[in-house]
Amino acid sequence: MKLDRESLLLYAVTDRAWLHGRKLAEDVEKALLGGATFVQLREKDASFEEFLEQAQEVKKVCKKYNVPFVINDNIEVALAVNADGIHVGQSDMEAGSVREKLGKDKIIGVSTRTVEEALLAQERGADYLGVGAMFQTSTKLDAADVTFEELKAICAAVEIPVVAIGGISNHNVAELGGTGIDGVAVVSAIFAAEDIRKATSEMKQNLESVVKA
Ligand SMILES: Cc1ncc(COP(=O)(O)OP(=O)(O)O)c(N)n1
Ligand SMILES: Cc1ncsc1CCOP(=O)(O)O
Repeated sequence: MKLDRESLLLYAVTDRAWLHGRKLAEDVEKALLGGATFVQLREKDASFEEFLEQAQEVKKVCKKYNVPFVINDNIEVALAVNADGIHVGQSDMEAGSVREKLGKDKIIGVSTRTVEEALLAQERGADYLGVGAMFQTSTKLDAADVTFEELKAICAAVEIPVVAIGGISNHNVAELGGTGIDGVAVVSAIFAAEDIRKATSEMKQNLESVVKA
């Protein structure tokens, strides 16, 4: 699947911490009904079998809504379920090696926090960049802040699309206007919400004035 820049507008990153007994695929479907345009399955503590099972279920629902589905970090799981791609961080495998393993048609996203990292990831074949944390987050405890100036500089330096991540909510998303981002990636603003569909659709509306503003 070739990456379409617009599909990064509202990027939902999963977190099973908020399920309260529901199935992840159910909550992902609510986000998709609310207008999420891209989904990443992020599992930090799952066994391979558990990760695989979640991936199969979430992939099915993403396919139903024709939304790209990528796996956080785990190439074996991405290959096993034939996901649309993978998202890797700076401490994971670099984009060039990921490309060799996944082939030219898969989407590769890379986390970057500086212009230097961003240019290198682009050169090595990344299809998009995730930049953050832009605001304080309790979802990723080891996340370090990125300034708005650095985000702007990254957007101006690369040709590939950029999504901002980290602590983004319906209350602060407007602050990202004018930075040059193509979209936002969110975990808790969607998956911790009482009404996931409503929170997603509000975020989608708020994004209209933010992206490329
Ligand atoms: C879209 C997007 N951007 C950044 C990240 C963070 O990735 P990483 O730095 O590898 O950290 P973990 O998610 O693995 O904790 C992301 N997942 N998605
Ligand atoms: C995965 C990740 N990478 C940088 S911050 C972050 C967590 C984003 O979660 P939230 O949207 O709940 O702040």
